[in-house]
Amino acid sequence: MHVHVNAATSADGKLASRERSQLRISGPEDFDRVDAIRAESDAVAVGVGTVLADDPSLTVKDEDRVADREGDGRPSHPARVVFDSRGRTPTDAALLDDAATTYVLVAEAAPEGRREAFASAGAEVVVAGSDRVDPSAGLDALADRGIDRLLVEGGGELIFSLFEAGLVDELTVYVGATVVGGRDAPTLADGEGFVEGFPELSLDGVERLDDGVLLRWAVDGRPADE
Ligand SMILES: NC(=O)C1=CN([C@@H]2O[C@H](COP(=O)(O)OP(=O)(O)OC[C@H]3O[C@@H](n4cnc5c(N)ncnc54)[C@H](O)[C@@H]3O)[C@@H](O)[C@H]2O)C=CC1
Ligand SMILES: Nc1nc(O)c(N)c(N[C@@H]2O[C@H](COP(=O)(O)O)[C@@H](O)[C@H]2O)n1
Repeated sequence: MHVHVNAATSADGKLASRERSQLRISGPEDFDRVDAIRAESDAVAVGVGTVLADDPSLTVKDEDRVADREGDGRPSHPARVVFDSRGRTPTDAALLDDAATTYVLVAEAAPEGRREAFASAGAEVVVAGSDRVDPSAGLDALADRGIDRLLVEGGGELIFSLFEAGLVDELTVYVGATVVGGRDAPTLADGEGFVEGFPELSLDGVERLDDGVLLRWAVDGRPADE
């Protein structure tokens, strides 16, 4: 599986303000670029923190791209994936609608009632890990379901955890022309943070988009994309 992490940060590396409500850092050119990556992906993943903050739909917005997918015999939209150890996704969350398949990755610790609620809402519940969703087991389960290209949009807890598990192949970061600040504001990679064994990146491209800059990185030591 090819794992592509994409997110937008402020010039000081924040994904959102300390209030964690959705912040539009990208401009129209960058949102269109992300829409194109979604259209090429088999699934789009977020952590439950992002679901609670943003209530995203994670669908492809451009109708021509949707039509192209359908013409290729693919589902209209990529599948949605939520990393949700304890089953905190609200059952009226936008990504539980019937626009696309949704996988809710939970840990064994997730209450049975929550798992049943997701199944009733039409999602497929996948148990991966005991106390917290185990990223490797979760991605293996997605690969078993035919997911070869996974786009991860955030947030910072999930992104760190995927880097920590050595699962990220490609990183694109749009750095927008704003400063957010705040020690409690989420950053691109939160979690415990590294003190050694820092992932090393190779710069693949730099591009001006809107009033910001897009940085493309390959993650060293990962197999070449097939
Ligand atoms: N600017 C951007 O491009 C984006 C910004 N955001 C922002 O990020 C913020 C949310 O980020 P976070 O609070 O970091 O939440 P997050 O979206 O990374 O979710 C973290 C939660 O996911 C669950 N989880 C399950 N398995 C996990 C695992 N293996 N590793 C990590 N988490 C796991 C845990 O309950 C954890 O609390 C929001 O403010 C949102 O608006 C989110 C996506 C993109
Ligand atoms: N690329 C990008 N730039 C920003 O400025 C953003 N705020 C985000 N947020 C991500 O997009 C999701 C919303 O998706 P829908 O429009 O609901 O399909 C949001 O949850 C973040 O993952 N991304």
